[in-house]
Amino acid sequence: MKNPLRKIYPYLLRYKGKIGLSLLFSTLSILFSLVSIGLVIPVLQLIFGVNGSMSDSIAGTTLFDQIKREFYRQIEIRLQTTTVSEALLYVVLWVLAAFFFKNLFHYLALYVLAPVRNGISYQLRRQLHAKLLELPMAFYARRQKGDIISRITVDLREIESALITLLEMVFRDPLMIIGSLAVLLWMNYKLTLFVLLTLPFVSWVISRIGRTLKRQSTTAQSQLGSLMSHIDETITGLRILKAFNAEHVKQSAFERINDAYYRTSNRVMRRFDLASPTSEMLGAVIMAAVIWFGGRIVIASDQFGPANFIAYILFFYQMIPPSKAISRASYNLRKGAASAERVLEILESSNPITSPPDAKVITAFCDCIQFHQVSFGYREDLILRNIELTIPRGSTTALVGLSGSGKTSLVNLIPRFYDISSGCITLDGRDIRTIELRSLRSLMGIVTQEPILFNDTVRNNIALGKPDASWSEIEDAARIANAYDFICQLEMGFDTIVGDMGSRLSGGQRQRIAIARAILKNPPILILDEATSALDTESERLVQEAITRLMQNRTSIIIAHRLSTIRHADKIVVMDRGQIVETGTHEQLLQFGGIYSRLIKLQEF
Ligand SMILES: Nc1ncnc2c1ncn2[C@@H]1O[C@H](COP(=O)(O)OP(=O)(O)OP(=O)(O)O)[C@@H](O)[C@H]1O
Repeated sequence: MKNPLRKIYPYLLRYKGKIGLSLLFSTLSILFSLVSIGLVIPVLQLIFGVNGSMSDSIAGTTLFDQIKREFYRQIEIRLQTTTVSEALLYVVLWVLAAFFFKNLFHYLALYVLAPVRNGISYQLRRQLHAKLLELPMAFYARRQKGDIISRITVDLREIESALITLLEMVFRDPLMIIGSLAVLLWMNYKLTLFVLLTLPFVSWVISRIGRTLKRQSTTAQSQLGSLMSHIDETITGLRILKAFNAEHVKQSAFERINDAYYRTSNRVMRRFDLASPTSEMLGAVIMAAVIWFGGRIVIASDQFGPANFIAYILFFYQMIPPSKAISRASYNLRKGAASAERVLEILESSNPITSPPDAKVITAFCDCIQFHQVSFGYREDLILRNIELTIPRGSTTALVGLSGSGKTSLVNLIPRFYDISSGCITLDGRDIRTIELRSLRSLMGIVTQEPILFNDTVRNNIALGKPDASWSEIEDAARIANAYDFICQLEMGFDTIVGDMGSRLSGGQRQRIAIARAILKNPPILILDEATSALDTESERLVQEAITRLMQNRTSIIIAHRLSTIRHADKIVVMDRGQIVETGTHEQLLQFGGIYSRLIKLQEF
């Protein structure tokens, strides 16, 4: 399978300039790093004592040789005019300067890379959030909330670190290795060729260790997702858990997931941690071989000399950290690939509920909504079968039926929260799948059973569907929804933050804000899922009054739980196991003596 990280690479393109600059700084840093070690040779030679002219011993004609010869000549001039210790000070100051520039450029390379690092997560986070808003409801039915959150947080961090590792691995580390190798070859090619022969063996060992890491890492990430979902559920349902003394049920379920995550994380971490010691050990083995092999060369020839040999070892040592980093990088990349797969699964999920290119933008609802032989299922099995229904403009249609009979599923089809399996739903004679989706939804207002409020101000919650509404429009909507008085009594009035899901408000207050929201949007079609939770009489009266006002001059589709509220509906549709079994007015259905009249009798007692 192709590495999923490949699809993330294009995100780096936006930062070409910065990456290039960072590469330039890295190159300079590497150059100074090599120079700083090269400068150690004269230090050592001064300490060991110089035999003859240092500059004359350099025979080569390359630019590198010329610079070196000139530098040695400067030392010799100082040796002739001053003491050895002053010549030493001269060299040491050069060493210090080289180290300073090495580190300065290293920091600058990281400095320009910071916005690249954070920018990748930034872009992906933005796209993921937009995608989450776009994806259809069906996408969420199959997934855990915590798992999605962990993909946006933890997995993004893994991708970020993998990509940065990649940048270092592709540019900086190889450059360091190549630079050091070039110097090593220049210093002693025989010894260096011997070192090069060992490299394929080293990379084989490293890739073997990394092989299972990606699989284990995927498991760990999805376990972390379950963990987050669990915590989310615990906090949401805390009241019930406490009331039922069921804390231990949740705790032991949590411990099971936590244990599994702990064990997988241990395995991942152990594999990951194996990278560094393995490569260090391999480095040490090669180093030992170099010392053994090279030591004999030094003994055999007096050309190479002890100072050069020590410098050779230092140059060689320079290669170990980047080689270690490369081996570590291969693990990081595997972890990153596992995370990229999880993130791409969201980004690449297709959304079947979209408008076709030639979709019609509608601005008004004139005639009726019709269901023609509509069948629907969330999966293979059908939940709704052969639905035939006409909802004329300006009418009130009530859906009744036992719990699970399919009422909510039916109304969810009108704003295309789900698409039907067969048949057709039309609005003014036009298949709703050919209508531009936003314009279709803009005709509808929805008040759900459990009002959905966001952790924002009362004002912004009301203005959700009409963000450009004026203050007076918002206040008027609140007045019509019987919400104005209680809002004014809140600590900060319309600017009060309502808490997570509106937790700082009572059930009735939440409902009235949701109604005010629908009133402000002023849609021609209203879908109302009547609240089942009982409110106290006064609150109930205020909510009911608000609903009656909301329904005025609109086409309303109500899912009714309390039959007393829908007696005056133009049409009552009785559903049973996914089918429409009776339709008519209250009086007609009572006379018919079917399910509706039985339900009425049940509610009277
Ligand atoms: N997201 C979903 N995924 C799969 N099945 C679902 C989903 N939502 C509902 N169902 C199933 O569809 C059937 C109809 O559910 P629906 O919510 O439409 O009934 P309802 O009449 O509105 O019930 P209630 O009055 O209790 O709200 C039920 O059997 C339910 O299990």
